[in-house]
Amino acid sequence: MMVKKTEMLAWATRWKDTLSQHELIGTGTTSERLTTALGLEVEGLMSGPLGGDQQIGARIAEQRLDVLIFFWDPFSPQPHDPDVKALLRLAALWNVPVACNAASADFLLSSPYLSESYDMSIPDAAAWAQARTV
Ligand SMILES: O=C(CO)COP(=O)(O)O
Repeated sequence: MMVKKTEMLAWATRWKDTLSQHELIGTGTTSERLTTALGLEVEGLMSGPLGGDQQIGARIAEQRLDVLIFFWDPFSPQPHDPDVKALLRLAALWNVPVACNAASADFLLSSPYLSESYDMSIPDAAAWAQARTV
């Protein structure tokens, strides 16, 4: 876990200027470290194992999150692995771009779509709910 945090902080340091132009939210420890180390303003949610991943998933379902940067560790199982899986499922469902490591995060943050409008296709939740009620 700590290795990933170190990688994430190193990555965020390189992208600090770009990140500072966006509204940032993060799980407990991550957001705190970003604020302490880089002075970035980050809305802090609960720590991941305490429900933070689920809170971020809820933001996705509410269509209040545009990009997910999530450096998860392929070597360490987490007590909240089901929450991580649920978060990644919601990101896939809602067509949210996800970066899982520094290289993919580099690609995402250097995309012209970060500052241009992008017509994102998302599931028609109302039609889906309607189909289940008839
Ligand atoms: O557990 C996390 C992601 O699954 C992150 O939580 P913290 O930012 O509190 O370490």
